[in-house]
Amino acid sequence: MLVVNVRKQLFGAEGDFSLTTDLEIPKGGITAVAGPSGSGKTTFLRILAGLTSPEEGFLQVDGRVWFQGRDGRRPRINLKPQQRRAGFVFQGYALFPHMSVMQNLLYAANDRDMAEKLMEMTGLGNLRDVKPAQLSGGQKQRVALARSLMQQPELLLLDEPLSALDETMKSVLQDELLKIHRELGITILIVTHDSSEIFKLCDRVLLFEKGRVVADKTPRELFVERATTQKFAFKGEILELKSFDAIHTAVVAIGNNLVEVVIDSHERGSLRIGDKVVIGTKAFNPTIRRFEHHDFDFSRL
Ligand SMILES: Nc1ncnc2c1ncn2[C@@H]1O[C@H](COP(=O)(O)OP(=O)(O)OP(=O)(O)O)[C@@H](O)[C@H]1O
Repeated sequence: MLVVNVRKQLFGAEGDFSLTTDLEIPKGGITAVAGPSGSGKTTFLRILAGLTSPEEGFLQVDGRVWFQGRDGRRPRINLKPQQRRAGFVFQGYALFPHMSVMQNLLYAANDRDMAEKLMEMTGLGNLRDVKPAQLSGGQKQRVALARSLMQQPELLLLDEPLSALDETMKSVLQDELLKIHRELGITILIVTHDSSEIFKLCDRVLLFEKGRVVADKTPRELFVERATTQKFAFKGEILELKSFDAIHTAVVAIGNNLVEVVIDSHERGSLRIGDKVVIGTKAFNPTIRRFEHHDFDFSRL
């Protein structure tokens, strides 16, 4: 069990705010840390890793206190990062360029058996003597992941580890992460903005806004709160409304795609160009309705 009850003052671009958490995270799960840029996600992970100190609070992992602010006669405890058994993978790979894959792993912990095991698990077996410059992005990220596991952490902290990779490589590494999680039973926290990644990997999502956790739910609860018969629903924006005889259509931009949806005369009267709408299906036909406040807005991730 992870108990994170901390506070830290942050100096944001749009003014100061405080990162405040009061969380319990059970052992062995994969938790997504999501939220808009600047909401405190990286700082939250850095506090867990011991790379940033909170002003006050309490952080305990599996019964061991990692941080405790001074409070009355209670002494301050602040374990150094190397005392915390937390592995950390940042967005950049931060590998040592002059060292081979094997040497990069051994630098973290001088344990050749563990290095072999992790290289095997992450598909790096035949790249052990290769230097980072010769590796692809996905391979570098695998090395970073394997290296973060060398000290057998209890907690693995991943800060957008897959965001720079293409969709195919991302999917392969997500599968590897699930395999590692299954085999090592480690608790993982992963910063990600990718809803499909959250669905695939995580059993829980912490949604941060301005330093606070504004939602703490399963991916299903967060994204599909509105119970409907719709098989899918995408948020879009109306670019054009067309009428030809008695047929009306709306051209809707969904990401980089344009979709033309047939609408009825009532919708033709009420919808406007620029409206935010939700495209769904009913009996296999696309349907359109105005975006409402209780729809999950994926731009908040
Ligand atoms: N040690 C610190 N002391 C005070 N303020 C900080 C500290 N570290 C970061 N901040 C500020 O806190 C805010 C949140 O930063 P953070 O990197 O945690 O956000 P984030 O949610 O990870 O953003 P992004 O998704 O863009 O990476 C930023 O405005 C940053 O400047």
